[in-house]
Amino acid sequence: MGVGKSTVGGLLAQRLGVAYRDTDEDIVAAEGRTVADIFVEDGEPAFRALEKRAVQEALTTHDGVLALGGGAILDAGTRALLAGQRVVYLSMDVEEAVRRTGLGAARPLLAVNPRKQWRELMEARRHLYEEAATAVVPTDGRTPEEVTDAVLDALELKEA
Ligand SMILES: Nc1ncnc2c1ncn2[C@@H]1O[C@H](COP(=O)(O)OP(=O)(O)O)[C@@H](O)[C@H]1O
Ligand SMILES: O=C(O)C1=C[C@@H](OP(=O)(O)O)[C@@H](O)[C@H](O)C1
Ligand SMILES: [Mg+2]
Repeated sequence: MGVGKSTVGGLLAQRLGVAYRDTDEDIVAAEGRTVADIFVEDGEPAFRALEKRAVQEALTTHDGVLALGGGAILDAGTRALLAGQRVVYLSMDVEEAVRRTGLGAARPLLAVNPRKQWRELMEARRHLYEEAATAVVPTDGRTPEEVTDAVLDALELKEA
């Protein structure tokens, strides 16, 4: 969460000359509610089910860069959908995470004690990110443009 998937995803798509989509945006558009409202009204399992559907839909109808939400990896069905795709894991340390996400309410899972919550989420998720990734790109101390360069390098892709 907050590592720059949406920001770098958009830049990467521009650099490659392909389309960009973000499953959080697809879910919000389809539901007509914010991510935070879906979490509060329906709960996290319901959000994960919507997210799995959004990933499946995007992988079948969209050809380009797709940014996922940070928790998508928790769903076994979503993980299965990612097998065979190029998957980039953008990493950062906790202090960088707190700087990037701030204390806003947009990310409900970090709303209370973000530093502790982020550490716990990463302990539960890190191995899943590492398993799914075909490339790992550290983002600490790098601008979004520099991260995008590093992703292009890691995937051995050339600009359009
Ligand atoms: N490399 C970076 N350096 C500094 N700030 C960044 C970087 N990448 C993204 N940000 C900022 O961090 C915040 C979270 O970025 P976002 O792309 O929404 O992350 P994610 O989609 O992974 O949650 C935004 O305010 C964004 O401008
Ligand atoms: O990590 C998570 O569980 C979440 C990450 C968010 O997306 P970003 O990773 O783009 O912030 C969003 O899907 C939701 O708030 C839950
Ligand atoms: Mg995002």
